[in-house]
Amino acid sequence: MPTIIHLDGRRVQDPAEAAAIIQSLGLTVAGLDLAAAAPTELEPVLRRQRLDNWRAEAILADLANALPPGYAGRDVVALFPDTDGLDSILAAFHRTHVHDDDEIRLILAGEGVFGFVLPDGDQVEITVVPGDLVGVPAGAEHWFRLTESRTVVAVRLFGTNPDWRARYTDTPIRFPH
Ligand SMILES: CSCCC(=O)/C(O)=C/O
Repeated sequence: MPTIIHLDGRRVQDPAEAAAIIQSLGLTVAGLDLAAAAPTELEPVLRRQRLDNWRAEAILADLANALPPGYAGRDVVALFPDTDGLDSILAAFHRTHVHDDDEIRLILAGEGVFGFVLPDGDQVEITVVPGDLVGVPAGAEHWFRLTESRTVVAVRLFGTNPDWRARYTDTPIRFPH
């Protein structure tokens, strides 16, 4: 179960509370055994902190049996401290937005934080680490940010769109960061 943090910094410890939050957001949260499904192509990406297109394809092929079927688009996003344009990429993620598609994220390396606006207007942040698979339903208002390591490698599946598309809602993010 990924770590869920409330606006006041309280970490959700009670599995029933975590399950209620996840259910209210319509999220799918699962843990994948990356050691079993591990992409053989990931190590050079981490070492060189760079992802080539052909290697992204190899990673996706490696994981083919572990990924849910029925998604039209997919990619591998790899962000490292030296990634070209990292700050503008992160600025696009760190604004409240929705997607018109159901989308899946599988974290392969590094870590990140998804923030969500709950139906009652409250907000939570959920830290995701390697092996975490998160399904974000169409219309769920959220944002994404990196942690101090500024590193994440993740597979993204898009329901009907070929690539990442966001509609910004710009609800103010109330977390102090
Ligand atoms: C870890 S995936 C990168 C962020 C992303 O794809 C997304 O949809 C943010 O809202």
